[in-house]
Amino acid sequence: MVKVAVLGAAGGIGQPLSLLLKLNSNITELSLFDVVNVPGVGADLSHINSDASTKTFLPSSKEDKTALLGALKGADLVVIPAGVPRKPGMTRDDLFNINASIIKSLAEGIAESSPKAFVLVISNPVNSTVPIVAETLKQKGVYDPARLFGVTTLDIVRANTFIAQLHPGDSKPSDFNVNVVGGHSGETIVPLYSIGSSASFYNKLSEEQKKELIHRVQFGGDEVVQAKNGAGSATLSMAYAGYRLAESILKSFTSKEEVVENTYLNLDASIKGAAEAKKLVGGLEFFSLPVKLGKNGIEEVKYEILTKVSADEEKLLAVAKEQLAKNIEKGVAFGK
Ligand SMILES: NC(=O)c1ccc[n+]([C@@H]2O[C@H](COP(=O)([O-])OP(=O)(O)OC[C@H]3O[C@@H](n4cnc5c(N)ncnc54)[C@H](O)[C@@H]3O)[C@@H](O)[C@H]2O)c1
Ligand SMILES: O=C(O)C[C@H](O)C(=O)O
Repeated sequence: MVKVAVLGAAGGIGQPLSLLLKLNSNITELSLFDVVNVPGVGADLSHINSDASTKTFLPSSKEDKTALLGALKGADLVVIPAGVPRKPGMTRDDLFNINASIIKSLAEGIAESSPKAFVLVISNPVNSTVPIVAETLKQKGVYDPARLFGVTTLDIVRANTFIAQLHPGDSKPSDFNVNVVGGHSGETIVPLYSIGSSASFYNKLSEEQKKELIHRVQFGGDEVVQAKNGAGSATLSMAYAGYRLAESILKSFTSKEEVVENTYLNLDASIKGAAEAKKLVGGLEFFSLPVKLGKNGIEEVKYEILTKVSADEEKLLAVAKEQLAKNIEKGVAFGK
């Protein structure tokens, strides 16, 4: 029995993400929460003849907490795409004022109703919203850092697609699983193309092409925000990316093979490899890195990758660390 709750299920990401989750045969119950429109989304999904049951939860007023608590009750995994998206000209940090309070109130609900759930945070700015969830759960005495995941998978999905586009004929996007580390906004996003199977393709590029490729991964979100022209940011590619992480987590419960994904995590010393990672990232409390997944959540941080970076990537990491420190501090302060 696996119950998954989606908070913000009627939104641009929430709807396609809920569709993908409805199709996953490991999920027995899909719980859909939003402050608008969610009964319609649930009715629609409920006609699909896959086995997960669907229930919807819509609060009757701003003060009504029972809908959220009901949606979360007994959830094993909670995915959060609730909040406002960017418009052209905005940074993700510009979303902080609105999304921080939304995330905090949802985290309070999780603490009360599903304190053992794995929590996947999609809402921006991820660099700060994940620390907010951590602080909120700490205050409620239910925090387990191994169960908190900032969703940075879209950066990897983009990194794979964009390098393949530079080598048409020689490669396809699905050939790659580029490591992208750091955070999830602009220069905090650091693709490590020089490591692993992408290296030989990356090394064939000119210096100019390398720079453009890295910039495209770092600012890929802007391409979608501009193309949507005021109607929001990435939703379909994000639903795919969020689903990929959720699917891997669920798969890791029973898989005999190691399941590894990147996530923006709290480098808490209770997680294997986190203390080593924290030293390598200058003491930052949160950072996106590859992690080994298992039934208790994040079982190990694969920090070794940080010892293999090129001199150019080291420079990108220095910039990322400086910006991340501020984003983390802002989230922690708000969470407290
Ligand atoms: N992590 C990533 O890689 C990534 C990628 C794309 C978008 N995002 C972020 O995801 C968030 C959602 O984007 P979207 O395009 O789906 O936006 P959207 O506006 O289409 O949908 C957001 C949904 O959240 C709901 N919502 C608002 N307040 C809520 C609350 N208190 N409880 C429950 N639901 C609430 C809204 O009613 C809406 O249905 C944004 O913050 C966006 O920046 C993150
Ligand atoms: O760009 C955004 O604001 C949404 C998301 O973080 C993305 O990377 O597409």
